[in-house]
Amino acid sequence: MKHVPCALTIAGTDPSGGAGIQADLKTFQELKCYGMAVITSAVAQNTTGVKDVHHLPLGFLEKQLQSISEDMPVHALKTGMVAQKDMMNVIADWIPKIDAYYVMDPVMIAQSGDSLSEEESREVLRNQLLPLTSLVTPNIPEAEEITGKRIKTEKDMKEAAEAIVKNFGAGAALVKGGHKKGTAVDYLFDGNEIYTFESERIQTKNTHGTGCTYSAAITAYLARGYSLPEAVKQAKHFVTEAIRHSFDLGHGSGPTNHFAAREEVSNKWM
Ligand SMILES: Nc1ncnc2c1ncn2[C@@H]1O[C@H](COP(=O)(O)OP(=O)(O)OP(=O)(O)O)[C@@H](O)[C@H]1O
Ligand SMILES: Cc1ncc(CO)c(N)n1
Repeated sequence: MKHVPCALTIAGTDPSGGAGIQADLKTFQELKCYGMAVITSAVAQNTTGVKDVHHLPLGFLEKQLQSISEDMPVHALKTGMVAQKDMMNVIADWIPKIDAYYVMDPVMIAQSGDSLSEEESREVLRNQLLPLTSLVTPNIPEAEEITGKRIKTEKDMKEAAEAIVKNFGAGAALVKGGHKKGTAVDYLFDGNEIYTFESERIQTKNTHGTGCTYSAAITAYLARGYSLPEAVKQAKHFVTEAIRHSFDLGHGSGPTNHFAAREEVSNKWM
């Protein structure tokens, strides 16, 4: 193989396999990227919720990052759960050392309602990490937290995407409408124009890890050399199919189906 696209996730774990590092690696693999993973926190969770969180020591986070940058190529990376401000500072110091697209999924609260980030980390996320991003992918509550403004309408979603780029220095912003009623519509602002990505809303409770899968798919397509709008378009297709074919596993919100998603998208382009 001549050129292997290499994708890295920096995130927390999900032993039940639907979200976090586990979902990211499955997505990278299905989208033909060499997947790498740096763990921020070990999370005892499943489809019903979070039982406990164990944050890895900061020095160990640094050593994991160093293990990547001194040895491996990275074409695109994503961050997911980064719970503490000191972890964010370590990551913010490291990212400029490598030359890669950076997709931030600003994970704050799990689908089950459990908090996955400390309140005091929000300021560091805004000031240190956002300006380093190629793209940030907040859902509506996360976009509200970043901008400090309520989002009620689709116009509000578009304005939030613009504000996150213009006022907070993100490279681009994708505000996701998974949490609203009606179609599943997301708005991307890349600094120049607004792009709309829309799909039908699939009636299912099995949406554990949708945000992780979506941002990992965008990261994979960027690693493969797709432009940002094209990467988001393909990733939206991938996550929609992953939800459509989601598994009815566990007693809560079941996981999405990565291999069925790849089969659906590969019929069209792979
Ligand atoms: N029921 C659904 N049917 C179709 N698409 C959906 C559905 N729910 C979410 N999506 C889409 O899935 C993608 C992930 O968005 P979502 O808002 O669920 O992310 P998130 O809240 O960050 O996820 P998570 O719950 O993993 O934190 C978006 O493109 C969103 O529009
Ligand atoms: C580790 C982790 N990251 C993100 C989410 C959000 O789905 C989750 N449940 N767990």
